[in-house]
This record gives sequence, C-alpha cells and structure tokens, in this order.
Amino acid sequence: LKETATTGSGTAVNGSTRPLNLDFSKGKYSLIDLTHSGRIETYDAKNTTTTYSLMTNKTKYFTSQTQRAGVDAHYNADLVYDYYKNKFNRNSYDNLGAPIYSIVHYGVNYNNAFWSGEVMVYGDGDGSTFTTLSGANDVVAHELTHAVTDYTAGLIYENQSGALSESFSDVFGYFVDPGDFLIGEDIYTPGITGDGLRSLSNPEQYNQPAHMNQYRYLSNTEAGDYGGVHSNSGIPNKAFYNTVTQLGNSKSEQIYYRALTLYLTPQATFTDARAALVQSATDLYGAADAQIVASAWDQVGVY
Ligand SMILES: CCCCC[C@H](S)C(=O)N[C@@H](Cc1ccccc1)C(=O)N[C@@H](C)C(=O)O
Ligand SMILES: [Ca+2]
Ligand SMILES: [Zn+2]
Repeated sequence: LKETATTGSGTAVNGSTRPLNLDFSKGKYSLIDLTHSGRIETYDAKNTTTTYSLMTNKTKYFTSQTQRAGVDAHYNADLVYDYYKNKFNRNSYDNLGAPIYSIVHYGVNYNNAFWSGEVMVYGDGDGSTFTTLSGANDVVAHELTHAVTDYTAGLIYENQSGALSESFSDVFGYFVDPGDFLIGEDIYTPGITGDGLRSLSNPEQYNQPAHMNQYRYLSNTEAGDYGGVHSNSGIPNKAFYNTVTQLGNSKSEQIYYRALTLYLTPQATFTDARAALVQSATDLYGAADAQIVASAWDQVGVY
C-alpha cells in the first residue's frame, strides 16, 4: 500500500523532544523513515523475546512513556546513518542501502543491546545498572558499527579479533558522541552521575586492561565472554585514546574507517590492527602521522 513520508516528533528516553521521520498510511503514523535509502524501521517487542510489531501511533506525536525507547532507537539510528553517509559516503551498513531495523523493549529488565546479524536489539535495562539502552547515541553507534564490521573486516567475535570488534564499535560510538571518552554514560547507572560502562581514556577505571601485560586469557565461551572481548577491548581502546588525542577526531575517524573497511580481516590480532592503522595513516596523511599511530600502540605494548 502507498507509503507517505512525513515528519513528527517524540519524547526521548531523557524526556527531551526528538524530531522524527515517519510514514503515514492507513490512517496511522509509524516509525518508518523513508527519507533516504537505508530506510529505518523501528519495532516493539513489548517485553517478549520472540514477537514484535512496528511501533505506530494515531498522531504524529509519539509522546507516551512506552514509546520513548522507540523514539530514541529511531532517532539515533538516523543520526548514525547520517554519520556514516556524511563522513565516509557509506550508504547504510552494507554500503548498498540496506534497511536498518531496530527492536526495543526486548525481554524483561534486559541489561544489554546487540546486533543480531540482521537487526539491532535493545533492552530496557533493570533501572539500576542500565536504563533504556537505545537512549544513548554511542550505544546505537556501537551496535550499528558491528553491522558495518560484519560487512567489511568480518572480525570474528572471539579472543583478539572479538576484542577489536568491540573496540571499533566503542571507537565509532565515541565519534558519534565525541563530548567525552566514556561509553554508555547516558544510560548506565541512572542513579549515579558521571560514570560510564567503559572509559577510552582510562580503561582500568572500569576494570579493563589498558596494556598487553594485563591481557585477560578468558575461555572462549559465553561464560568467558568469548575470550574476554569486553575486557580486552580496553587495550585497543587505550591505543585509540593515545591516537585521537594527538591526531584529532577528523584524521582519526578517516584512519579507523579505512583500516576497518580496507585492511582488517576476520582473524585480525592486535598486531594486525596496529599495522592496518599505521598503513591507513600512511596512505591518508603520511609518515609523521603514521608514527603517531605506531607510538600509540607501542604505549599499550602492541608491536
Ligand atoms: C547478547 C550478549 C552480547 C552482547 C554484545 C553486544 S554487541 C554488546 O557489546 N553490547 C554492548 C551494549 C553497550 C554498548 C555501549 C555502552 C553500553 C552498553 C555492551 O557493551 N554490552 C556489555 C554490557 C556486555 O555485553 O558485557
Ligand atoms: Ca559517550
Ligand atoms: Zn558490542
């Protein structure tokens, strides 16, 4: 049936108002963004893990409490789409305009968000450790970057390649939310201000290693976080911090995007990532900047 692109607005997780790109058809408004290829559709699992339906509303104003999760998932997905398009001319995660699907209210008190291989999925959090995870633009950028990674480097989600996958997702989370070096601060521990789930500048603050001599050899199982992908990401995250504080955001994002999309391969190790980033810096900006990248990784014990 005919879809009609229109605009409206909605209430965000933090209570602010977000502009929304909507579809109007069959007498109701839905969270479908038709403004560019890489259309964005946002669904509601209604606290199940098995069924979901498009989030719709009678009017163009999505202002109810339960709609906030969808408002931010929809708004932040468009923000991240625009980031990849404007900075790298990438048209969605596959660079071919693939539709971007999100599901909110996944499960009950679910303290996580993930890329399923097809869709982005967001829990509501338990209200103590996390609040609604789609409310943070760095979380949405983290998850959509996993989709980009799957279509490019294909980093295998275990051990060092998995820690790199996690790190690249945190790095582009930073680039989309460059105000601070915290990850997830907008939705982590709503009762505590100023903290985050991870820190790029000081990974140890949240019990992550920041040097190879602190690498965690955990089991490659779910219980071992697949070889500690969320722990050992502290090492490449710190190398990123060492890089971006010297080269700045504009050069760093181009270097990281080139490494992810042109040089990295599924089984990449930390040493491979260092080489890919040094090569990317050389390609784009020359030997002096490449040396800054090399030094950034020297400082975390990766050669
Ligand atoms: C299904 C279980 C595995 C989930 C892995 C996803 S990709 C992931 O890494 N999720 C992020 C969510 C996030 C991102 C940024 C800021 C806050 C939270 C993540 O870091 N999850 C942590 C809680 C984890 O799984 O340990
Ligand atoms: Ca942040
Ligand atoms: Zn992740």
